[in-house]
Amino acid sequence: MNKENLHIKHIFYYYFNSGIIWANGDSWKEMRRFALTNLRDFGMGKKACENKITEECDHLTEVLRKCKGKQFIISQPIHCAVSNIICSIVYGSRYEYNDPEFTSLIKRVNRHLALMMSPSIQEFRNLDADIRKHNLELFRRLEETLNPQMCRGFVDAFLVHKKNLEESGITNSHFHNENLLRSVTNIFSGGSETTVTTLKFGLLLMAKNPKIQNQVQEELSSVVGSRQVQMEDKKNLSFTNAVIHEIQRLANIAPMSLPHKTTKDITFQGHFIKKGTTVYPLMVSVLFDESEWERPHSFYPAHFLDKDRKFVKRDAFLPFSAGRRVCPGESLARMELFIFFTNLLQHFRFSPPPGVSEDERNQVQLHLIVDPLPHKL
Ligand code: HEM
Repeated sequence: MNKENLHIKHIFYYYFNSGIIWANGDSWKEMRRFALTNLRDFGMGKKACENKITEECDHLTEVLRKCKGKQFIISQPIHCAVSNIICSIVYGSRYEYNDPEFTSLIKRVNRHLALMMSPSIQEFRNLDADIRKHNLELFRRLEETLNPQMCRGFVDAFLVHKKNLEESGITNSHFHNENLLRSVTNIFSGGSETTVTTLKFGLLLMAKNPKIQNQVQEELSSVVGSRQVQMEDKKNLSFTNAVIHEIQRLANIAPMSLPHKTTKDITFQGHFIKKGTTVYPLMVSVLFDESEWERPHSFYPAHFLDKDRKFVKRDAFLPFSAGRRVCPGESLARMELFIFFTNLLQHFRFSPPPGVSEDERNQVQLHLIVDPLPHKL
C-alpha cells in the first residue's frame, strides 16, 4: 500500500469507526426500528406526507416563477423545499426559505456531507460540534413545549419514549440524547442531499434531452392537465415514471452505498472475507450491469417500458440498496421525487444557458454521493 492509499485508509477508518456516522449492533437495531415506525406515524409515504410535499411544491414554484425565465442555480430552492419535508417530519414544522436559522442549517448539513471522506477531519469535527449544538438547542425548545398526547414529529416521539422509560425505572436503554442526535443527523443527511441531488440530475438530464422533456410534458398535459399532480396519477403516467426511474439509475448518486461489516467469516463468489471486514457494495454492479440493461451508460427511459409503452419494474433497479439495511426513507424519497419532478415539469421548461459547453454541464463532485457541480439552468 503506498503512502497516499494509507492516508485514505486512515480517513475511512476515522469516519466509519469513530462512531461519528453510523451505529451498529443492538443500538442500531433499536434506533432503526423506532425510526421506521415513527417516520411512518408522521406521514412518511402516506397521504398526509403527500399534502406536505404538494404544499412545498407551491412554495418552490413561486420562487422559480420570480426568476422570470432568467438563468439561475436551482440547488438552493430545491434544498429548502426538500429539507422542509424532513424538518416537518423530524421537528414538526417547516421554515420560510429566507429564515437565517434554516439557511445556516442547510449550509451546515451540506458541508458536513461534502467533508465526509475528505482529509479535512478537523473542519468536519468543528461542523459536527456546530450541528450538535444547534440540534440540542432545537431539542430544548421542543422539550419545553412537549405534549405527550400530541407529538409534533420524530423528536417529540423520541423524547416521550425516553421519558416513559425513565419513569418506569429503565435508565440504561438506547434512548439517550446521543442516539437522538445521531438519528436526527442521519435522517437529515440521508434524507435531504440524496433527494436534492437526484432532482438536480433530473432537471439537468431534461435540459440535455429536450425531446424526452417534451414527451414528459405532453404526457402530463394529456393525463393530468393543469391541476396538481397526485400520487394517484402515477399509474397513468408510465413514461414520466420510467423517466424518473432512469434518472435514478443513471445518476447512481450513492455509488458505494454505505459501508457494511461482515459479522462472521464468509466465502462470497469464491472469495474468503474475514469476520469484521468493512465491505462497500458497488452500485454500478447492478445499476450499470451490461447483462441487465440494453444501454447501461445512456439515458434511456425505455429501460422501464414494455412493448406497449407501459411501465415495468426491473430487478436490477436497486438505488436504495436491499436487504436488512435497505434505505428506510425509500417510500418518502419516491414520493418526493415523483411530486417535485412532475410539478416542476408541469410549470417550467428547463434548458441550459447559452454558451455552456457539454463538458461543463457534465462535471460532478464525489464525496459520499455523486453531485453535479453547481450549474445554471
Ligand atoms: C433518492 C433518495 C435516496 C437514495 C438514493 C437513498 C439511498 C440509500 C442507500 C443506498 C442507503 C444505504 C443502504 C445500505 O446500507 O445498504 C441508504 C441508507 C439510509 N437512508 Fe437513504 N436514500 C434516499 C433517501 C432517503 C430519505 C428521504 C431518508 C430519510 C427519511 C433516508 C434515510 C436513510 C438512512 C437513515 C439510512 C441509514 C440506514 C441504516 O443504516 O440503517 N434516505 N439510503
